[in-house]
Amino acid sequence: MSEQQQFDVVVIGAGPAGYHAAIRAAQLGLKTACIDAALGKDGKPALGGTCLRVGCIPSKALLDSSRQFWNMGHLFDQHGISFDKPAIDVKKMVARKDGIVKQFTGGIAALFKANKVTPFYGFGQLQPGNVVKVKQHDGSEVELKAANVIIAAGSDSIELPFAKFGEHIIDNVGALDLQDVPKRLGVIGAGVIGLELGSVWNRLGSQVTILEGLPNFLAAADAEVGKVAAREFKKQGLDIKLGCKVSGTEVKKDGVHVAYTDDKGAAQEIVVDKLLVAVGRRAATKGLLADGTGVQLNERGQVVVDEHCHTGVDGVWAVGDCVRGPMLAHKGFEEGIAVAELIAGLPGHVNFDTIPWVIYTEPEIAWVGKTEEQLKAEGIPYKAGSFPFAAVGRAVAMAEPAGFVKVLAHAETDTILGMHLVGANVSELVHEGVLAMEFKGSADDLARICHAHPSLSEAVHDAAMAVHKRSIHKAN
Ligand SMILES: Cc1cc2nc3c(=O)[nH]c(=O)nc-3n(C[C@H](O)[C@H](O)[C@H](O)COP(=O)(O)OP(=O)(O)OC[C@H]3O[C@@H](n4cnc5c(N)ncnc54)[C@H](O)[C@@H]3O)c2cc1C
Ligand SMILES: NC(=O)c1ccc[n+]([C@@H]2O[C@H](COP(=O)([O-])OP(=O)(O)OC[C@H]3O[C@@H](n4cnc5c(N)ncnc54)[C@H](O)[C@@H]3O)[C@@H](O)[C@H]2O)c1
Repeated sequence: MSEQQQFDVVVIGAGPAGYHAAIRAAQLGLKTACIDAALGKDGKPALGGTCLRVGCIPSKALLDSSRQFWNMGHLFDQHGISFDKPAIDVKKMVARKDGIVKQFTGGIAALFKANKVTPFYGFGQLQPGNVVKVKQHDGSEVELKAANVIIAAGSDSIELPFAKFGEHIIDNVGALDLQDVPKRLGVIGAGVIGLELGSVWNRLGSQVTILEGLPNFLAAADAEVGKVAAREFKKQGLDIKLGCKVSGTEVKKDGVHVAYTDDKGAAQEIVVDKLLVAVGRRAATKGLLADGTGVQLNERGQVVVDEHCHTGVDGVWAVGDCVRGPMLAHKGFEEGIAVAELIAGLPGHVNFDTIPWVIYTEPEIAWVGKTEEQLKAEGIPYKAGSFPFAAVGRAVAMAEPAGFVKVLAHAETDTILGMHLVGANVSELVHEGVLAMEFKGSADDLARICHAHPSLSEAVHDAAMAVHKRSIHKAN
């Protein structure tokens, strides 16, 4: 019989959703524990989940390193800067990324300490009656009982049956840890991971081929944004093949042979040194629930919850990647906080209509709200105003004129329904749209707000003005 400890709240998983839930619950005076099974590269427990260990943060570190390298070869000359041939020390670049990961995963441990969240390191399984059994890394077991359990188990990469992960066929974990630039990199899936990590290695000199199953590029994004992004990626040398059905892989002496049928139905093959499989992620709920908990999983393995992240079982909640909705760290942040506040009797709430999306490629892609295609399909009358960065002084001064901002507003009420951006630093600019939509702002409101000159945000301003055909810096 293992020892039992009592808490007000027990959180399973210390990724973005779980650590936000745990810290907020503790801030609200609830005695809180948080369990995480993950180990870092050094074999020691590492908090922070996919995001901090092998996701958002390490990918952005490598995106930034590779961007600096790419700019040396492709942008500096325009500024009149010359130097001997640029060189990259991949091991040093990856070590810098590892240092950042260590700093941030260690930061969560420090935040737990400061907020009096008790960490448990091991695998947690929910038992009936709001008890969580933890199999700790040293082999010992402990039982935690709580009035409220928050499941925040996150997600894992999907493995294709004909492309088993190994030394040459890798997922995000492997692609963030390559010690040399592969001469040829194949990617299955032109989604967010495929584009971001494909960009990293392309910028460093890999010949990158991306095989995408769907006939449309970036089907979730606004079609115009997808078109501009595809054009820019092509210029950078990313070879994106759409409408491909990959049927098999074989690791041979000369590389990984990837067999696929192209968009015309013809059998094709590519041979690559590494193959990154990035075809989506699935909820990490295997082994999470003992028999008889009453918590339901759907056909995709996600924990079934209502709009308040409640599972329907008294005192059991679930948040983040392991439930419905976009698999984004900030969506998990908001759900974690909302659930902690609901448990404490406060009005916790997440607005799913204003969750921003960002793809950290070059140019960056970002959006919030509905696309033109969605508005048309839903029969919602709208007006669109757009403005190109090529007409924004700051973007041209930075030598980054690609892309545009588009504002979509209701044709009758003028309420902003969506904002779509592709260009430099749009990961920051999209928040003008988020804020305006949260406050139920109109295109006219945005058009009447003073924006600093010269700044990239002027594209947002002019796009809002263009909704009513009164853009100053372009013909309406
Ligand atoms: C390469 C990559 C780049 C990404 N970049 C971005 C980005 O730029 N922006 C963005 O918003 N999102 C990004 N994401 C997605 C983001 O990482 C996830 O949406 C986010 O991490 C989900 O948070 P979570 O807390 O739900 O789950 P996770 O981060 O997956 O954390 C879950 C944690 O729970 C632990 N766990 C699971 N089951 C148990 C158990 N039974 N017992 C104990 N512990 C358990 C796991 O070990 C893990 O540490 C990226 C993902 C990847 C793979
Ligand atoms: N910047 C960010 O916010 C960020 C970055 C990385 C990851 N993420 C999150 O991680 C999740 C997973 O990323 P991802 O890129 O693996 O998934 P994704 O859903 O973004 O993209 C997967 C792509 O693979 C394609 N695909 C699926 N099966 C295929 C097959 N058999 N053959 C060819 N193509 C196939 C899909 O059509 C899709 O385009 C994302 O949905 C996102 O939520 C976010």
